[in-house]
Amino acid sequence: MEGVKTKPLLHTLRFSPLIAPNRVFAVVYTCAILALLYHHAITVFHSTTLLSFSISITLLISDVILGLMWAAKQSFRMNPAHRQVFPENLEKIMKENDFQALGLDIFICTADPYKEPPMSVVNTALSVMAYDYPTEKLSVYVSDDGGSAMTLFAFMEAAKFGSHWLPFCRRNKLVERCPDAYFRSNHHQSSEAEQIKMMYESMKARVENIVEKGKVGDEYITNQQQREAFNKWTSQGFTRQDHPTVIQVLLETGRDKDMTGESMPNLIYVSRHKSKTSPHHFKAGALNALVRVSGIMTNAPIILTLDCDMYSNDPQTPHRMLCFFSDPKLRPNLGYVQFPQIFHGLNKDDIYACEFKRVFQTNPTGLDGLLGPSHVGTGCFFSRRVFFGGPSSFLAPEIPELRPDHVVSKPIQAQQVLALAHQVADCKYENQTNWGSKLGFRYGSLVEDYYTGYRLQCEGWKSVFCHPNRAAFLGDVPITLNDVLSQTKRWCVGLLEVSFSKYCPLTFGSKAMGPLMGLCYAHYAFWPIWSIPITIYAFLPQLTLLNGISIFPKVSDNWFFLYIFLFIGSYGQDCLDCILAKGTFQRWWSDQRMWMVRGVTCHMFGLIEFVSKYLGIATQGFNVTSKVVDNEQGKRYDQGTFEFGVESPMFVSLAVAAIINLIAFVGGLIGVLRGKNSEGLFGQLLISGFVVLNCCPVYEAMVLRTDKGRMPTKTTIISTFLAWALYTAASLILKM
Ligand SMILES: O=c1ccn([C@@H]2O[C@H](COP(=O)(O)OP(=O)(O)O[C@H]3O[C@H](CO)[C@@H](O)[C@H](O)[C@H]3O)[C@@H](O)[C@H]2O)c(=O)[nH]1
Ligand SMILES: [Mn+2]
Repeated sequence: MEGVKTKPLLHTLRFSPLIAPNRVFAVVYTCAILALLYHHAITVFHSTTLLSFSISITLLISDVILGLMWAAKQSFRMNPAHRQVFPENLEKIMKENDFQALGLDIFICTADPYKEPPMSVVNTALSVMAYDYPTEKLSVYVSDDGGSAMTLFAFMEAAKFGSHWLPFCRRNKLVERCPDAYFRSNHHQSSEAEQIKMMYESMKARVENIVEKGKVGDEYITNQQQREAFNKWTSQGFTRQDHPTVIQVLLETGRDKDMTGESMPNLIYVSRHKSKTSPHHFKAGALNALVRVSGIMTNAPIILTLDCDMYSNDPQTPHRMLCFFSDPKLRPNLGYVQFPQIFHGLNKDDIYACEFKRVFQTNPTGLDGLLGPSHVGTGCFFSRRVFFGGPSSFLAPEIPELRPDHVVSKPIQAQQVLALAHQVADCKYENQTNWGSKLGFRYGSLVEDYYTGYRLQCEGWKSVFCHPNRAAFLGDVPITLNDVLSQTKRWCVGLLEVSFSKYCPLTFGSKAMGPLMGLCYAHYAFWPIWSIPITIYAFLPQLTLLNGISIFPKVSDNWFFLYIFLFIGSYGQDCLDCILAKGTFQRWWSDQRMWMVRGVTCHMFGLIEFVSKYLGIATQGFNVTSKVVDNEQGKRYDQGTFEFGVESPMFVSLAVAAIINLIAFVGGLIGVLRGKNSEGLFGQLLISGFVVLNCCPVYEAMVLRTDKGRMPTKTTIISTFLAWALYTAASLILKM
């Protein structure tokens, strides 16, 4: 092949060496599950009393669910693949094809200035405005669903600070371009850095000051333009749920220059029109408004979506994304490039298992070997074209200006452009259009990210997972147990909305994408039903143990070993996966603990809330996760102490399970020591002991702790009473 110039490599795909062992293990383990189900079926068949029949059937149901969930999970393990990118080769190709022409529109969503401090949103925006990317091609759109003048004020400040920050980053070739992260991690600074830091601190002080006061005081308004902008808030009964569109161009590329005379990127604040009488569809609605507003103003072919807390940790990220989008072989069907969600500030053992390594880092490699990863809401580069029908079935929007191939010829502040942008941000604009059903982000689920990615893949769009060594983005995690559980509960409701719609992944998904992809998506969609077996295993073996009823095979029985194999096989594989993904044993332990905790709390409550929503009894909104760190809570979190503190029904169910298990374990142990049917009850004793071990932080929070994060006394009393009632009721039934 001498003489033939080979094109420089942009990306590679390597299949994992684990594929073969994974498949072999899957076969062996499947046989074991089938054997167990056979054993259950026999027991059900041979049961002589109503009681033993009910117990056997309950165990059968829970093991069928566990088995199905396990099976669905295996589809992630069938074909995992890892990608590598070579952005350094991009330069060579860029000259040839002029990829400079590729504009990038970045969307940052925020929804509440008190739960999402404006300074943190500003940091996220500055980190991406400072991307190593031609500034004239870069536009940052901030969607403010909180409709807050304070957020707008923060961005006016950010626009000014940015004109110092961007050249500073470039000149010093910084990797850390989120100001807050930079100032936190760099201690030896030049005088230039000191100066910039002072500017940053003074901006921060002003912004935090107005947030504390709750409004933008007159003393902060410096010119007529600003006054006009803030007048919108004071004039017509402006509230968060009811207000006209506010679009404020804070920086315009070409017109606004930084301190060195280079152009600044576009920076545009958007708070879409809201009215109490029109549904706004939460984040999906906000993103669709941005897709349209940005379409009118800049219409870049690539869109990056970010949550307000996910700042950029690597200025080279757009280059990595371009390695895929500039590949002519991939491009026509490539819908999006998903980066993992990675978090900063996790405590050492990640006690709430918020890292979700499996969901954000391991499973996507499994999907990448199939048709591509699911969408996780943030850190995702979309081709704008995906919002307008499948790769080979273009669906035109209602006005030509919104077409993805429309060329914007007017400046973004032109009267006509602004007027149209306001029009498409109107809360009634979507009436009688395809937005939310066939165009843009899809409505109908509280996990709009998962649902939208799923529907796009069903339409035929492919996706790729890009997981560089240095995290591309870093985000916040909730630091109190209540926040963690509420967040998961919202996800559960959203996932069930997909499971029980006509787009159920098992049927619709499998048909559109094949059985493996369908199963992967179904594994998520049915996530909350894990609560059924977990709740059964949290109570049934324990309550029967307390009443001396044996429900598992005797230790000397061969079937007992099947149980041991199933337990060790599943837990062992899970632990191994975690360690192979550069995790630690302690983090895996937290993860399996939270799996149980979620099972008896948010998964169960999510299931209940979904049913009540389905029946029309209640509706659930998008409860935004707090990103504020209270000092004391932060300290306890860093020490790895569980934060209860508030009263929540979810804590009650958790505490009841903890109490029942403790009593069962102690009672059972005494019984066994006295030699009462020890062989037959050993399995139950093991389970209670395992749960008790996991529940240590709960007991501690109920009795030993005195700090503000302890279990509220009222919750402890109610739970103790409920545990007693449950025990009494169970004893009555079991002894009948
Ligand atoms: O009405 C709303 C509600 C939320 N948001 C924004 O949505 C983002 C995610 O909200 P958050 O409270 O942080 O939710 P999480 O559960 O932490 O987010 C995960 O789950 C969401 C789906 O439930 C996805 O949208 C996110 O991308 C994903 O990170 C934030 O930037 C919010 O500002 C809005 O713009 N409008
Ligand atoms: Mn979040």
